[in-house]
Amino acid sequence: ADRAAAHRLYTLVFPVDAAAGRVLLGMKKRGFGRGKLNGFGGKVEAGETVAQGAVRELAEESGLAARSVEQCGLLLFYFEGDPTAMEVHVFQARDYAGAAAESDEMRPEWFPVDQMPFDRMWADDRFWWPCVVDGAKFVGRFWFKADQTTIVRQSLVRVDSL
Ligand SMILES: Nc1nc(SCCc2ccccc2)c2[nH]cnc2n1
Repeated sequence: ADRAAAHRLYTLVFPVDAAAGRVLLGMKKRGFGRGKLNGFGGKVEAGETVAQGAVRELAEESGLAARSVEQCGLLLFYFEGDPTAMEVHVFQARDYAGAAAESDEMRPEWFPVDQMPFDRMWADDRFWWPCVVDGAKFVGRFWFKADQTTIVRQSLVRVDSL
């Protein structure tokens, strides 16, 4: 019998300043992913849609108020020894108000979209980030060792719709 795969929903939002060709990342100060630069996000809560969760996490973690977010990708992460996969819905936010501000969770910093600090980000990001830059929707699956660094298997496809 095939095992129903357990997974938990998360969001990941990248505020993009298209005119300047730059993206806002945050240095995670605590919790999951601490010490890595990443987009803004977290768990989707009961009673909110995934997109609402994305807007909420962006506001909480960066101070930016997104008027809209566009889903650009779906990522599934599996960690050795952990039966629950992470189902991460990736969004761009191109229409937002406010200025980036440090929060308890994140220290924000702008980077040119073609000069990403991949050595300070999650190991999978360098594989799917070009899809975000190209505006191509993608589905990526990454299997990690328990060290949360070593990728032992991966699959990445561009898709027409999510
Ligand atoms: N870029 C990236 N992000 C994540 S977790 C993003 C979602 C999240 C989850 C929990 C707290 C805040 C944000 C990753 N996991 C494994 N590879 C990864 N790559």
